[in-house]
Amino acid sequence: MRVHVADHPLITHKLTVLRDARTPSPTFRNLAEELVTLLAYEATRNVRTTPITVQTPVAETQGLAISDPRPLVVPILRAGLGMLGGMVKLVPTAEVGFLGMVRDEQTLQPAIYAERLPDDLSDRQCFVLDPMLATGGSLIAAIDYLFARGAVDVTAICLIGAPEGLAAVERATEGRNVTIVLGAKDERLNEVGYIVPGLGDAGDRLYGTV
Ligand SMILES: O=P(O)(O)OC[C@H]1O[C@H](OP(=O)(O)OP(=O)(O)O)[C@H](O)[C@@H]1O
Ligand SMILES: O=c1cc[nH]c(=O)[nH]1
Ligand SMILES: [Mg+2]
Repeated sequence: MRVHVADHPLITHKLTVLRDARTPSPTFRNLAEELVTLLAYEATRNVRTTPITVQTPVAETQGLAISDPRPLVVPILRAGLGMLGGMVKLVPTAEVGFLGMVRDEQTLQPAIYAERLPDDLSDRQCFVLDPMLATGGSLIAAIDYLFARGAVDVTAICLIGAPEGLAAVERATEGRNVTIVLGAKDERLNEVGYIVPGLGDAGDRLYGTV
């Protein structure tokens, strides 16, 4: 598993405002989208491309086009939906599929409650969007689901990750082509499975349901 933790002052600045408990939902939503666009730049570093030739007004030149099958972007509902706009801004031709997941706040076990994905993901590059990687249970279940459908390569973009969750994803995905791109790697999980310092419940903060 490859892990990339962003190291850029603009990303840290935006994350700092996102973490601030006083930041209201509309600002939180804008920042989440902006952060994804910045992280997507790194996450798509290995997106598959095909050489093409184009004619400029001056000369013929070589360039690249994103290959078929197109990348599949999979936001994990609910909170991952807040990242979709920022991702498709950077990769507007991507296909989008959805996975609805919720973690039981007592047992911390994830459950899938909705799914709208292509049946066959053979040979697809998938980009999973979820702001929080806490115990890693939700991301492991999402990755398992995509590989079971034939995906060959999964990159997850998360705004904040906990070391415990990263280690769990690494153990569970050994031998698979998995990359995680994080805005920040935080200190730890607390006794109820929240990331410390984190930003609280991302879904509640995005959608004002606190
Ligand atoms: O790494 P884990 O311990 O599995 O926790 C992370 C999950 O928890 C949050 O979703 P939540 O279950 O709160 O659903 P929501 O997006 O609807 O709020 C978050 O968006 C992740 O999907
Ligand atoms: O800190 C956390 C952990 C799980 N889910 C969240 O939204 N935040
Ligand atoms: Mg939530």
